[in-house]
Amino acid sequence: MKGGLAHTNMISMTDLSYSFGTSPETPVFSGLSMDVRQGEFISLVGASGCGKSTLFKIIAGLLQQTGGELNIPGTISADPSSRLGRVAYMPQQDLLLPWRTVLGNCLLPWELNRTGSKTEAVRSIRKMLERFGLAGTEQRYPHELSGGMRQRTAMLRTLAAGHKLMLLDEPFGALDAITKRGLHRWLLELWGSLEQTVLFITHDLEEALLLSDRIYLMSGGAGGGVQEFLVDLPRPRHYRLNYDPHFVALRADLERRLYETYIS
Ligand SMILES: Nc1ncnc2c1ncn2[C@@H]1O[C@H](COP(=O)(O)OP(=O)(O)OP(=O)(O)O)[C@@H](O)[C@H]1O
Repeated sequence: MKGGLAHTNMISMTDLSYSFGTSPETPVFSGLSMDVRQGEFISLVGASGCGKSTLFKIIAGLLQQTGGELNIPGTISADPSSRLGRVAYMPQQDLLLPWRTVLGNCLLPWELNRTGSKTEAVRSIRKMLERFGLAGTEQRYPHELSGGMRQRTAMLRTLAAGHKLMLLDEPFGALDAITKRGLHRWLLELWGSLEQTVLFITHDLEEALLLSDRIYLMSGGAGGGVQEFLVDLPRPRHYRLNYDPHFVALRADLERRLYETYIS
C-alpha cells in the first residue's frame, strides 16, 4: 500500500453471495467477506468459474448480490443502480468500439458525463496518451493496434472516467510474457503516481504477487468463501524479484493454498 493513505474502506463486503435466477439453489459463490482499502492493490485469484467476474459485475452495479452486504461509500447495498458509474470497470474483453478511433474511444466517459468542456477533455486525454505510451495513435482504430496497445487504450478509457477505484478483469491475460512484463512495470508506476485503488483479477500467480498488497483466494460454490494472502514484499517491485528466494517461497505457498481451494 502507498504510504500516507488512510485505512478507509473503498469496498467492504460481508457474507456476500450470488445465484443466477436459472439455478437459485446452487450459488456461484457464497460467504464472501473482504475489504479493499484506499490506495491498495488487491488481486483476486481462484478457479475458472468460481465467480470472480460475477463479483466485479456486482461491485460495478450491473448485478445485485442475492445475499449479504456490499458497502461502497456513497452507495446503498440493496440498490445496485446506486453503484452504477461509481467505479471504473474494465471487463475481460477490452470492448473498444471498433468504429471509433483511440481518441474517440477514450472520449466516451466524457460523452457520458459531460463534465467540463470537450476541448479540455481532449487535452487531458492527449496528455494521458503520452503517459500510456500511446502518443501518435489517437487517430488509429482498434484493429490497427497491438494487443498490449489495446489493453492500454482500454485502461486509459477506464481511468478517464475519473474514479478512484478500478476493477481490472484479467487485463493482461492474453498477452505474451515479455509484453506483460513491460505492462506490469508501467501499471506499477501508474498506480504509484496516482491515488488509485485497484482490484485486479488474474490467473497468473507471479503477476498477483508482483503487483499486490494482498491477494484474495476465492473458492466459489456453497460455503466456499474467500481467504486472504498477505504479500509482504517491499516496494518498489521489479520483475527480478521473481527470482528472490522469499518471492519463490511465497509463490509456492500461494499455489498450495490455491490448490486447496480446488479440492475443498
Ligand atoms: N448469465 C449467466 N447465467 C447463468 N450462469 C452464468 C452467467 N454468467 C456466468 N455464469 C456462470 O457463473 C459462474 C461464474 O462465472 P464467472 O465468469 O464469474 O467466473 P470467473 O471466476 O470469472 O471465471 P474465469 O476465471 O474463467 O473468467 C460460471 O459457472 C458461469 O458459467
